[in-house]
Amino acid sequence: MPTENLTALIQAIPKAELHLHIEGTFEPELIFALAERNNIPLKYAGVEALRKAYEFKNLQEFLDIYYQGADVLLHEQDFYDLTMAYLNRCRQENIVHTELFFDPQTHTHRGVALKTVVSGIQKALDDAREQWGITSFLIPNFLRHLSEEDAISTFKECLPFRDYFAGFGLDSSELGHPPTKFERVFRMVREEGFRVVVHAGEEGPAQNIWDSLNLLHAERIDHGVRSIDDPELLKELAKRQTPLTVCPLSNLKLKVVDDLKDHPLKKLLNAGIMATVNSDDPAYFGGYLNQNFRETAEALKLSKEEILKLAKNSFKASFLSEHEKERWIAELAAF
Ligand code: HPA
Ligand SMILES: [Zn+2]
Repeated sequence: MPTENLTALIQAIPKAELHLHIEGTFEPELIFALAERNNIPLKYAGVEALRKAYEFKNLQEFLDIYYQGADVLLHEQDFYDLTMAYLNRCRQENIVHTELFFDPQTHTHRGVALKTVVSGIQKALDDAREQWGITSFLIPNFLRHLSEEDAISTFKECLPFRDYFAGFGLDSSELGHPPTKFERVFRMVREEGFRVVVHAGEEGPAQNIWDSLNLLHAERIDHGVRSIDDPELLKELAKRQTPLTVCPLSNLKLKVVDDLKDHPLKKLLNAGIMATVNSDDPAYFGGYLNQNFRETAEALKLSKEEILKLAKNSFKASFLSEHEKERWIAELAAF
């Protein structure tokens, strides 16, 4: 497909985003504006110097800088502004539904109350729904580099806000912190009736995906690209139709793949897997959702049908009701 047509198609089709960390949408300009508003000194001279630091050799190098950025978020208004900036982006990119992650521990461990975080994010989500019809779910993630006890106490802290949350997830450093470490907390999550999503098979081995499915009962795997190493796992994922929320530009920036041309997305689709495209931490990885679609479509020479399939999968894999899923899938049929 010619590039202009591809760009126009990607822009025009309704899409859902299912793997997006709200703290990862924090653009350097907003980091500096909020640092000034909150009187917090930053160790970078300015926006350009901060952007220049975004060269990562692996996930951990990214996480170290990403948690620093979040340090300037203090007040409800800060969380509102951060979330609203992303939702504006959704409006521009025709993202009609989004399921956002946030990391409660990143904030509560700095002394910011969970209520401040949740109220700020939720007010922005409510405003975007009212003003632009964008629907959303919020999914707290536990930080896997911290202990399971910490995850359990965080989960208990979240329960008074339970109506705001669709499910719980697991993120941060995958190497050295396998899913087996979090069996108890995810049993509690399920017993309280929440959905389960888990980051697995990003840097870690395919075994982490098996364990997320079988021990944590994950309904969706975030990333999951290392499944490409394990033919039995590919068969199982295809059989169960377990969605993978794939993030191509994230994988490139964190050197999970050396070149987008080597990205396994197309092979995953060909293996019958319910893969979706997402932006993960777009302020850090060089592109929001449509750019992920565009660059991947070009590098892997995706067809129009494959692009439409990815958009369709984004709704199928979402936590929307069957009725809402069908409504969007019917709209996609017009393209
Ligand atoms: O892609 C990710 N992986 C693990 N932890 C994260 N926290 C934000 N983004 C990520
Ligand atoms: Zn992620």
